[in-house]
Amino acid sequence: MATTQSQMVADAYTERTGREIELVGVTTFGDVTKAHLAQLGGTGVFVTALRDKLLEDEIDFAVHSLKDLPTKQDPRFTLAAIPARHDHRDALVGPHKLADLAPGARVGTGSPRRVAMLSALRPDLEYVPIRGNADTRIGKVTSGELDAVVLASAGLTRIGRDAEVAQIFEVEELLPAPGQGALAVECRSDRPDLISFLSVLDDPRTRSAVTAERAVLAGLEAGCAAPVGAFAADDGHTLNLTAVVVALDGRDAVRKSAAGSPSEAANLGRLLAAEMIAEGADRLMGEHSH
Ligand SMILES: NCc1[nH]cc(CCC(=O)O)c1CC(=O)O
Repeated sequence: MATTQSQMVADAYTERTGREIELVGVTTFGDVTKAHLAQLGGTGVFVTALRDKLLEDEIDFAVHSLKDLPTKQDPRFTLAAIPARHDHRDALVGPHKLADLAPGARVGTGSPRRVAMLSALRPDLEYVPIRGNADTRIGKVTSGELDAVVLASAGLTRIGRDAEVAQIFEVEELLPAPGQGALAVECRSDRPDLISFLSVLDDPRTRSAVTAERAVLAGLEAGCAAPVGAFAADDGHTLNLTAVVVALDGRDAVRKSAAGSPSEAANLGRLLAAEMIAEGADRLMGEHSH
């Protein structure tokens, strides 16, 4: 997935600038650890190794999945481009749709957000924590160990496994993780030449949308392991944002929407987070908040 998405950015860059790019593969802690990401929290397990390579000057820029990027800013790095987002939604992989799974069916996902929201839809299913790359996860369905797994639709498309998708969840059913489906092109802040070159890849509407989504996460002081969903869309005039915090058992939730100017994306997200906290979002996040 990482190679494909980096190649996509490299191709777009070459097409726009005529400059060739050499891909450098970097294995991150998130790729190799067997620990559950929910326990590791928002420590940037997919990000740190790439940032180290930037600091060592071994690479000029890095391509991340935006949703893996911690919301805490590091002044040494600049998000030089956020390309146009791919599908933001979550997908169910397996032979049946969620409504058609038998009671007690085993659904694999390591994400507290997905467990919480799926539990609201189907409290009678068993949610099984899993890890490993997408192919490994889908393999557990093929082998019969699980009845279905939930993965980001964008990632499935990147690895060419769309055909096994039974259902794509609309945001009304399952609100995606902040930044899901978007990529982040990051370089060192002391490279203004590169920042300016990379800016051709930036999609302003995606940038304002994910800025608002990430501001919700930051405002809630929540990490990627918190049961928080957020999705925003910028139509060029108005930014519409919806966010939710769900109790892990799916029985309680604080869900709110707001609209504002795309130029005020960060404020919109922060304000929505403050309203959600006032309505008890903190209490729902419990021990998963950080
Ligand atoms: N946490 C791992 C991760 N980071 C980004 C994606 C998918 C691609 C994306 O959201 O851009 C995934 C896998 C998944 O959630 O299915």
